[in-house]
Amino acid sequence: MSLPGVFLFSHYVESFWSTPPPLVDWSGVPTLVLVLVAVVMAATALLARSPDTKRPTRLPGPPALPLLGTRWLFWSRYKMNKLHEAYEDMFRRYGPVFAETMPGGATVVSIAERAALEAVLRTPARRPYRPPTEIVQVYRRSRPDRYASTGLVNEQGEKWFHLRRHLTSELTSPHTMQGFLPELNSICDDFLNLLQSCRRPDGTVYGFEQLTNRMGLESVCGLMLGTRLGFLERWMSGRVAALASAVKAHFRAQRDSYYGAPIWKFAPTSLYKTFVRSEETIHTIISELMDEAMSRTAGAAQDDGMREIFLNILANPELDMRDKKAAVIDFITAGIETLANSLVFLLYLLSGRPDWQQKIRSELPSCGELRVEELAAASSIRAATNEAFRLLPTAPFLARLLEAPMTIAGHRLPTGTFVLAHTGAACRREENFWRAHEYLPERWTHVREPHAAALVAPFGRGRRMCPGKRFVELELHLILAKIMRQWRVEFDGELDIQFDFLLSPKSPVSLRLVEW
Ligand code: HEM
Repeated sequence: MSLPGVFLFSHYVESFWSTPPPLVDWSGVPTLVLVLVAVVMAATALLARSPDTKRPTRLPGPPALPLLGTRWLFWSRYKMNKLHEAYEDMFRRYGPVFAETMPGGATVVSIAERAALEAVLRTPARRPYRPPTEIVQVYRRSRPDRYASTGLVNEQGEKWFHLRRHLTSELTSPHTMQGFLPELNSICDDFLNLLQSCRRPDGTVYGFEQLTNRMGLESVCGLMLGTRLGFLERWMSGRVAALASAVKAHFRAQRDSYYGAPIWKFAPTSLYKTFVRSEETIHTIISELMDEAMSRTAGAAQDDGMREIFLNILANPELDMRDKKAAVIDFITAGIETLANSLVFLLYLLSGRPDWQQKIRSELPSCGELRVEELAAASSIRAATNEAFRLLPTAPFLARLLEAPMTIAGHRLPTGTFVLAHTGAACRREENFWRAHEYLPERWTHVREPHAAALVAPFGRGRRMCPGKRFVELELHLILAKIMRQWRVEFDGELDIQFDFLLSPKSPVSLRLVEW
């Protein structure tokens, strides 16, 4: 209650009991006054409340059921592995800004409108709050023997800032990437050899996505652990296969824990057990790989560009050993599928543009190691990858909690509102891009309006942006260049895409690599 409210109320009560009985019957008046005072007090209290606690003004959105909120939609009308289509449908039904209700009653606001997205993503937060994945948080907090925190991806505030500062500076530095380029060239060559050995006589490669996954594993582990691990050898070891399938299960369990019934929060359901198994498999295998990498590093020269990141993380006295291990795990799990899916999407989209493939080839030297300057000079490569990220990003939306109240599309959203910024959906809207649904790399070399380039955010925005961006761009450009020098890519029909917490190609994917 506000101070004037308390004062008024106590003054009234005191005078009511101390005054003698009136000559006239005023008996109805005290009640009336009491009601009026109560109204004034309630209004004063409401106005005095901090704006942070106000709920968003009523936004359009699907109808919410008691206890279940709007989650029932994902168990009836929509399929969980087609969530991207579910959101497209909801944007059609409710417009570019709508609200869902979580089972606990909290509101999640989805945005695909340009001005609103730009406002949310431009906010210059020092410690941006990205809602953590609860199942990871719950599990890691239950294992203090293994985890000192919930890790860089899920941590918040000062703890996140500390991890980010000590874990990512090497990864984001152009110098580190320059040093890693010779090794990356050799990893890409091994990937091409693997593709060659898996090609049928007509050029078809079955299960292409599994090979890109192995490429993701080899390059991200190489980058993080500073050593080659043999994921690109023709016959994959059991350990490699186990790690790859644990990473897939890990993402799927996160998706199901978020969009499915939240029973795992109250009992160890099979979903929770699957998640724990995948986390433990990943932890065990990566711990072994780290130990092997450490013993190899101990006997080797220390000036190799490839070992820089790993050694610096290991040597950092500011970090708990458990955080170092969790960081390597998080980097590897965050990097493998994202990279592999992006490569499949890129080649699939390019298969519809043989002319652009020819253009890429014409901009490259015909043989030899590729240097950064040669890649930078091939503008068609950058255009092809930018356009693939615009049309088919593996991370189609970004999650944030608003750090200040914001008015979006005429609706006031209070601090703390959970927002899903659907950059992927916004990039496919005609008001934001010319012929928005088509794969047109030329839009990046000769701009045609509308062209809302700022909406293309495959690696996120602001201080929580993906620290792997520089590495991924270098790697995708390099692989694409090497593939285009050797083959043209063909694909029959349409790629089936599903939502595994990331957009992923439905396996198995077959495409043809045909000699020029
Ligand atoms: C095509 C590949 C990749 C894509 C599309 C991608 C995309 C993303 C996105 C969208 C985010 C969230 C950013 C935000 O909230 O603003 C993110 C975060 C992150 N990514 Fe990536 N990523 C990729 C590869 C990688 C690689 C290779 C690594 C590690 C070597 C990595 C490590 C991380 C980490 C640690 C975070 C959490 C950062 C933080 O919260 O501070 N990612 N990534």
